[in-house]
Amino acid sequence: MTQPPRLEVTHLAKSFDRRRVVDDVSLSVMPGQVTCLLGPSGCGKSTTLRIIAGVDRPDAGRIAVDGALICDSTTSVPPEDRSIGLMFQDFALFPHLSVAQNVAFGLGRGRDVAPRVAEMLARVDLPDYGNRYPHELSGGEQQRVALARAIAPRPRIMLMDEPFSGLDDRLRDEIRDQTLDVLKAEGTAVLLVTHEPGEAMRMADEIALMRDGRIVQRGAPYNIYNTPVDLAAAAFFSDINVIQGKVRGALTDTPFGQFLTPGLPDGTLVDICIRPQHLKIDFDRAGRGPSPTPMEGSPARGIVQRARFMGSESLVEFRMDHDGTILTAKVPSVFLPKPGTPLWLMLRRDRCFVFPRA
Ligand SMILES: Nc1ncnc2c1ncn2[C@@H]1O[C@H](COP(=O)(O)OP(=O)(O)OP(=O)(O)O)[C@@H](O)[C@H]1O
Repeated sequence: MTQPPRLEVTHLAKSFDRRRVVDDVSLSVMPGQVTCLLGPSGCGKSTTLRIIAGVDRPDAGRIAVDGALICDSTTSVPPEDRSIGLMFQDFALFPHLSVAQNVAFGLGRGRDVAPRVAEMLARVDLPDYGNRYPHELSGGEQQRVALARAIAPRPRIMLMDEPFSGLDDRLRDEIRDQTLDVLKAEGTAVLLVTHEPGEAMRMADEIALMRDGRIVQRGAPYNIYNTPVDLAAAAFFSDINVIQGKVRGALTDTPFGQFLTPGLPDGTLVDICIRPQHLKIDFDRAGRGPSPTPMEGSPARGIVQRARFMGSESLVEFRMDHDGTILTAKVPSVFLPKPGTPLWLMLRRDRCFVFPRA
């Protein structure tokens, strides 16, 4: 028999003041897997998490843990009996309790408490910190103690709401990686809420992209990045260039050549989208560009408006001759042509997304 998901949420809905903030949300997380609920501020991520934690009741939907129902229209297992750990941005350790007492907080009493506390502190690389107090710790250390405290009772599921946003950039990456290692080693299923695509790409086995209360796409980070469902999904992960065209006979004409657009009726407006790193730049040869290729179509000319060095790459902005629109190319290393320089752009066709205009 196949194993049921550790966490399974189906058709969850919740309204506040008759406004749907969670709208038919379904998702599942397997043991040891991290799913990131990713979306802009206000799209309903935290409300979804609160319903799963049992703090809020849904208007509709069903939640099961390891196949056992914990919440539907008639059932609601109390939060403390759901085997769910929580970690939020304001992870507030108890200031009057030592580190060891903080970690022991959810463990009750018994002979196995002290060894479990020691095991957890070792796991977060703070083996000798048991007798210290929270005010004696750095932000990163406090976060690691909070992680140890949250997973000490062996929750089957961990819900995390922007848990790293209070940390500075460098520390954040380190703590993220360590947190992942610990959660994977414990086999905990993790649902992590974030509005940062980079965090989701770094941490998730699966991303559930949320917008206006709905999950608009679910998949592995690679798939979500490379096969977005629409322009907004593509643009959530990076700047995006949009080239407009119109369908004629299953083809869309653009200054970069024709694109196949089967199934779309004549006259449909189409957005051809491409990330800045997938534009190719070539030199002007006395007013002519490079020859067209099957992989990159035809070149189109633009005039450099601005070029900026970003550290590991350069960003170059072009005003295109054909319609005056601005396209941005990202080039590895240093490439800083002067404003006013004519250059030719080509599109890596395998990296273009084609969407009918919404
Ligand atoms: N208790 C409440 N009463 C009324 N409206 C609420 C309540 N809780 C949340 N909302 C509204 O529901 C919407 C979704 O809020 P939620 O906190 O779930 O979004 P979010 O995606 O987590 O955003 P953020 O990242 O900013 O926290 C928001 O418009 C918010 O104002």
